[in-house]
Amino acid sequence: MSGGVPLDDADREPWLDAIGAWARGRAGKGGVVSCSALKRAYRDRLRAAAPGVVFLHLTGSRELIAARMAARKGHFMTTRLLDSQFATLEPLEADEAGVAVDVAPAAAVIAERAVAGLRRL
Ligand SMILES: Nc1ncnc2c1ncn2[C@@H]1O[C@H](COP(=O)(O)OP(=O)(O)OP(=O)(O)O)[C@@H](O)[C@H]1O
Ligand SMILES: O=C(O)[C@H](O)[C@@H](O)[C@H](O)[C@H](O)CO
Repeated sequence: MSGGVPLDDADREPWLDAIGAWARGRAGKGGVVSCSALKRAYRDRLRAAAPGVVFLHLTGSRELIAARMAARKGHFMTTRLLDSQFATLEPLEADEAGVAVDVAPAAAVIAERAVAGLRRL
């Protein structure tokens, strides 16, 4: 990724399985993990490992996310990869337990909306 080459399904598998195993171990205890889980199939894989898992999709426009990425220092991911990330993204579908929250407002507002949305599930 630091060289501008996007990951593929095979690259992501071990990462998704590590997250799925962790989430399974948290059953009944709770926990939060961040993961791009861009495709429906990736989320299916996570749900298969950890059936109670719910998703919080942080949504934003390409322009806003590109501007924030460009402003951060020392991160491995270049903004060159953003188009492939959006091309790969499959948003949450109606039958998936989860909520989408816009990342444009201040972090405290995002957190408030996330908590409210997750409580309603
Ligand atoms: N609500 C916000 N308002 C303003 N700036 C924000 C907000 N959320 C994040 N940022 C800024 O956007 C940039 C990217 O955010 P952050 O690194 O948290 O994203 P991320 O998705 O966790 O990144 P990655 O997973 O690629 O490491 C950072 O510079 C961060 O300070
Ligand atoms: O599956 C992927 O392509 C990666 O996980 C990316 O989504 C980034 O690593 C993530 O955005 C954090 O920078």
